[in-house]
Amino acid sequence: MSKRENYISWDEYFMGVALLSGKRSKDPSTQVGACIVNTQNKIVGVGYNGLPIGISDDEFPWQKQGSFLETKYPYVCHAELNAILNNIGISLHGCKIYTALFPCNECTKAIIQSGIGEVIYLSDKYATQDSFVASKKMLEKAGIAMRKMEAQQKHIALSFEEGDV
Ligand SMILES: Nc1ccn([C@H]2C[C@H](O)[C@@H](COP(=O)(O)O)O2)c(=O)n1
Ligand SMILES: [Zn+2]
Repeated sequence: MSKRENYISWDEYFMGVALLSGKRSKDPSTQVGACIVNTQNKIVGVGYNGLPIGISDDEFPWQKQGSFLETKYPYVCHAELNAILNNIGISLHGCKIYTALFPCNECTKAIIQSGIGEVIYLSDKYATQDSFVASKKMLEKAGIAMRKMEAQQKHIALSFEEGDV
């Protein structure tokens, strides 16, 4: 029997882990996941957008509109920052971060400070917002590579049916 040919690429694997991680998010509008990978293609951190530890998902707002303090925005910890903070306790120097959504300016500062060398994203849907324009400016100046992921396989299905393994 010869080798299976339609296995997923490293990019698809790591972005897949980021997307699966985003499935844990309680944000009703936008679920973001991130996955950090070292130079040996080992996963060293994952995260998704959610409230900080100890803050109840049910007691804080998830809305987008209204006065700032009544929206989710001041409280949610972004996927990329969570992935950095959840790392396995190593230097992230030279690592890559896979994120479903292009990083905001706050996460970008953390990405730069942690030594991550490349940002791979799927969506850049907020590209015209100031925060994301600022991110690109900083990433460019800091010499951090950015690329939009082009997946060969647009959909990957997972089954938890034991008979499917
Ligand atoms: N790169 C990003 C961008 C956004 N997020 C989080 C922050 C919010 O929970 C949500 C965006 O909400 P929306 O304004 O689309 O309703 O996604 C992130 O984790 N990483
Ligand atoms: Zn962010």
